[in-house]
Amino acid sequence: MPDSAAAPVILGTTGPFPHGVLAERHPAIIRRVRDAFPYGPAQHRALDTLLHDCTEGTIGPLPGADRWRGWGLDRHLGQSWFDVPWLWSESYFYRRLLDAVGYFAPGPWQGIDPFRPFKLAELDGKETDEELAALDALGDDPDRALLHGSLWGNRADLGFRLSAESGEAVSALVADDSAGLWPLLRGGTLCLVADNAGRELVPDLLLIAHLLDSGRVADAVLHLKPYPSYVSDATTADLLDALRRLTAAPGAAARYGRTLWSALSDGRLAVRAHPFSCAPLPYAEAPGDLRAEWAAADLTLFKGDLNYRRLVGDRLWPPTTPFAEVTDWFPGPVAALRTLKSDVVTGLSPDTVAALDAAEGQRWRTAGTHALIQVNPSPSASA
Ligand SMILES: O=P(O)(O)OC[C@H]1O[C@](O)(CO)[C@@H](O)[C@@H]1O
Repeated sequence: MPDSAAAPVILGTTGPFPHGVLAERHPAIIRRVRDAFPYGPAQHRALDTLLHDCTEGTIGPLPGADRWRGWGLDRHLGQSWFDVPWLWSESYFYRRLLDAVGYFAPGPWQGIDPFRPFKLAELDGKETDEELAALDALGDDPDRALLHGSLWGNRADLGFRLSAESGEAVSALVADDSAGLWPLLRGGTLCLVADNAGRELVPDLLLIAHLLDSGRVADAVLHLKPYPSYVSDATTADLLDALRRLTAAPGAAARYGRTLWSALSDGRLAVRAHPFSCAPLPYAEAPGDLRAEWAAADLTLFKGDLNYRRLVGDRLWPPTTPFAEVTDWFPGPVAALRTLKSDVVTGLSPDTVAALDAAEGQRWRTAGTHALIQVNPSPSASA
């Protein structure tokens, strides 16, 4: 394993990016959620409290969320949100937001996703129509087209857009191990750990449908979140919305939709919503049942920035730290498809890092304009 002492865990105070997410993006998300529903006075008061706590307050209890006590809550109680691991603080913010709007409490707002209006607006948008229409002319390399569709779908991150930081030109991949990915898909099981709903989940589903149809995989397991988080993270309700969108579309999109529908019905596509998927912790701390699921797959594919942070550890790794080293703990072949939206990155060549730094300073790490495909076909823990 690499020397993690040389790579400090990212805190809210580590640099301008994590600090800005806690100090500016989270308050902006509270404002947007508040405006999106006719919440009652109790919810407005709870959102006021959250707004204060997340910028100036300390970490407080989460009544009824016993799992969080084992996930670090007992240790962090009373600390500033900025002084604990950034991954922990961000995840805690989304859990607190759900509490504030009554998502978990018995009553009329129970189970109402506060991010649903944003997710649906995106799913129903004309960009989605255009992306689905493009399926009718995929060209002579559908493997590559659908892999890249899934990769760049990760740009569609409502957390980013709600705080209006997107809109940059897209440039090339900073790492591309895709040649090592296809040999792992030899008719076995794919585990896909999804990230965002809407315009990311749709191309993820298209990729799964294509892999099932072409026989590259016999079956697939799709990991979703058990409750809404990080604004656009995909839940089972979002999967159903995406499937409805596909099956109602014209042309090839509907065919992919039918493949997915029947694969769900006959068990070739299974869906999971494991509690640890919303944990504020790196995946190296995952419980045994989740590890066993990954170990049983021929390839586990992690989508998106947050999953990348949790896979490699949310640390300021030197960017040339080999991806194979930081994923050596993983119990099976593993890959990451991600656009870069936070400071964490590994597996880059020294030349790539030097060129990016010279051209952009540190912005390439967080702007969502660069992407990577990384593969570790044989971590030691998979032996
Ligand atoms: O949707 P993605 O690709 O996981 O990106 C979400 C990213 O946005 C943030 O919430 C803010 O940058 C990160 O914490 C997270 O890694």
